[in-house]
Amino acid sequence: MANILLVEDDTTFAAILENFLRKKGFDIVVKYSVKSGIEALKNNTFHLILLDYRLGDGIGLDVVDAVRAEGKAIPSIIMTSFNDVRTAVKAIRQGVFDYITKPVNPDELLMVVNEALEGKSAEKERPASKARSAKLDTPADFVEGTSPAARKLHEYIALVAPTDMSVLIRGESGTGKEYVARSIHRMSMRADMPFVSIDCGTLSKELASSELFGHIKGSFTGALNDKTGQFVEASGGTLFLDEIGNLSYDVQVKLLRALQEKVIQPVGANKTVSVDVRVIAATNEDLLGTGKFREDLYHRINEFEIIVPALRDRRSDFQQFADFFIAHANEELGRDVQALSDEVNEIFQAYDWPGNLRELKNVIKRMVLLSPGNVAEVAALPEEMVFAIKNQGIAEPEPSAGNPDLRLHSEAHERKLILDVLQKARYNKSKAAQMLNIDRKTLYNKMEKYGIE
Ligand SMILES: Nc1ncnc2c1ncn2[C@@H]1O[C@H](COP(=O)(O)OP(=O)(O)OP(=O)(O)O)[C@@H](O)[C@H]1O
Repeated sequence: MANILLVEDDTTFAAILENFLRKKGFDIVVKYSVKSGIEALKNNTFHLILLDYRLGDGIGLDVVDAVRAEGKAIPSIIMTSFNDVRTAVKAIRQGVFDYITKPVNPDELLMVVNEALEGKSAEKERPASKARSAKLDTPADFVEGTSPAARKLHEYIALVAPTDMSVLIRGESGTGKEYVARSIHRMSMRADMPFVSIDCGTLSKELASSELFGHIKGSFTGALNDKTGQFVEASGGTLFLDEIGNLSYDVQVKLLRALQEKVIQPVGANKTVSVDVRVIAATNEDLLGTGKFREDLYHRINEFEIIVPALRDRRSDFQQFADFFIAHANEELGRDVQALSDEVNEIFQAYDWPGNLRELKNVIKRMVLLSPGNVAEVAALPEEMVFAIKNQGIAEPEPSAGNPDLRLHSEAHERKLILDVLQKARYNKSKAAQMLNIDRKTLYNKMEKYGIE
């Protein structure tokens, strides 16, 4: 039976989750702070960690870091408020399995927990799986898009793929950088050789060298056997280094040597090994701007640069992506959602999708899971997303500073305050009224007056 560590500082919510998961047959250990969560890790074996994003003495990611520092690999799920989605999406790059937004929907939680335990990461069901393309009645493998940005992207992919150049793929989190790397590999002369993907964000400092270049038995504590590194695993093929900015300085030096001289030296070995590997790297930061990335390595990696557009910059591809993710979610969850309601479409259009394709995929999967019928309604969207969008579009124009009308100024201020408090109260109107020190009826009247939905 799977053993889950839950770290959540809201005791009531923690008790509800504990109860729910126990009923579903899981063993749960509940901790209320980062410190006690890390402590619990030392004395127990967990199969999964469920973390609140904001905790009293830190953030959930601190626990993830501690797990990694111990060289353990336990999948973790972050529970976050909708306002932290941007950060949560980033967290995935730091080794978090998935995130779900609060208020947590039990069915969604169960789905993500089971996926994490099965090791079935969204990231593992890669678009280009050959088995899928063989079946005619299954949804397409990926979306290419027809927007000008998509056309340019695919033009560049086709251009660089057959060469042996190193490629640096840049783009915001979740835009499909790994998909681009796989496309390049698939269209290259190395297509029949391995494609090995490493997320440098999840490598611990101590183990990164051995992971990439291998090690010799006994070269450090814990090196019980010889280990083949990923460079050798990728021989003849392509090595994809995601989030390359996370590699430490000394690993960068070794990587530069591997690229320049085409040799690697396993940790503890006194001989070098020749390697024939094409390296494709990805990042969502300005590598040179961080001051932590070697310039010589940067230029070596960046023989060709591809920038993957953000979802908001390829709006005309949006519908295709939405249809694609709906079809996949239907297939996976046994649902039959055929369309999104007009209201959902409007919200999707107004939203800026900071987590890009990954966020769209997650939001759609949640909607499909929660939609019993053919049309996905707004009720299946995260409440705070609906709230944020509905109220951003109808913001009352702030009276200009030169306008002395005191009533207009105080109304604009009041409206903003109500919106902020509603958001803080996670949309719970009784709680918001309490925080504002007015009764519910007055709050409703004011919401109506200011067009807050
Ligand atoms: N062209 C595409 N068609 C369909 N799905 C896609 C496409 N590109 C990416 N995806 C899906 O979007 C999600 C994010 O893609 P991917 O992991 O490649 O992004 P990324 O930019 O590498 O993210 P990160 O910056 O977090 O590493 C994945 O679930 C992937 O399957």
